Amino acid sequence: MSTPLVQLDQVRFGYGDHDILSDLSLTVQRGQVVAIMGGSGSGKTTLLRLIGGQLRARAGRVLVDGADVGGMNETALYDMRRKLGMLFQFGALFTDLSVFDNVAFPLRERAKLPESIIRDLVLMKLHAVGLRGAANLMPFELSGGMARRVALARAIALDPMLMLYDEPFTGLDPISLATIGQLIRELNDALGAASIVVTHDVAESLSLVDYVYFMADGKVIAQGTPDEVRASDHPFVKQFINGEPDGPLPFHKPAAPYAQELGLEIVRA
Ligand SMILES: Nc1ncnc2c1ncn2[C@@H]1O[C@H](COP(=O)(O)OP(=O)(O)OP(=O)(O)O)[C@@H](O)[C@H]1O
Repeated sequence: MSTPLVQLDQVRFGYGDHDILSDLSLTVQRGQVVAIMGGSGSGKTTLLRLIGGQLRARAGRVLVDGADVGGMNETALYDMRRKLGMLFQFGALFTDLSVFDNVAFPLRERAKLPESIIRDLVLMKLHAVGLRGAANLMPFELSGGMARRVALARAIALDPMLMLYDEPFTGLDPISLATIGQLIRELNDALGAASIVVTHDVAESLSLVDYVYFMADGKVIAQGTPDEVRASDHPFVKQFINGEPDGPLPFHKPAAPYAQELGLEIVRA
């Protein structure tokens, strides 16, 4: 098999004294769309920031296209990020720029191209997300789903080899959600890229991805294709798939005994 596009090898990372990731290993091949699932605070966004080089691993290796992100200098990081596209839940559009200028922004900033070519590229990207007709609108004139699609067109402006999505479905109505899901798959395949999707949306992601990693306790605790995940007996995976509020992932964050915190005296008979 060819070199994976992304490989994490026994990665350890924490903020301050506390390790969030202790022994995280995973692989993403070219052409794949991979979902990352895990409880709140399990380190999914942190994982994306390690891949994007905003954070550096304390131990282990983060390889993108065979190069160690942790060892890159500023120039190498800049070049690597040029090949990444990111779509974050709160990755807002520039409110004072039109839809067209939002999508043109990375092209103008990172690629020295004549305006006529920028125009063709912007219209092509907007066409790909079905919004060529919205080129002249301002962000406040868009619905939430349309705004997410424009942000997606902006993220693919430079034809990335790797797309990183952080909760791309959050806050969308069911139709917009399905549209974004379909676009994630189609754009990945059209670009010949790979995509990593951090999501809580089990139903949508199982219908579109090739592989799923479940994270807990700082590492990957389960993984598989959507069919393997659906058939899994793993208690954590079952809790996720069935949307059960309590299970291996506890409903309650560990806390002092409730009665003690309320200042109640326990009187035993
Ligand atoms: N800049 C930071 N400084 C200190 N702690 C942080 C920082 N960013 C995140 N954390 C902590 O690291 C842990 C992992 O955060 P992260 O955002 O990666 O989790 P997540 O799995 O993406 O969570 P969610 O699904 O809730 O978005 C959390 O406990 C969070 O409070």
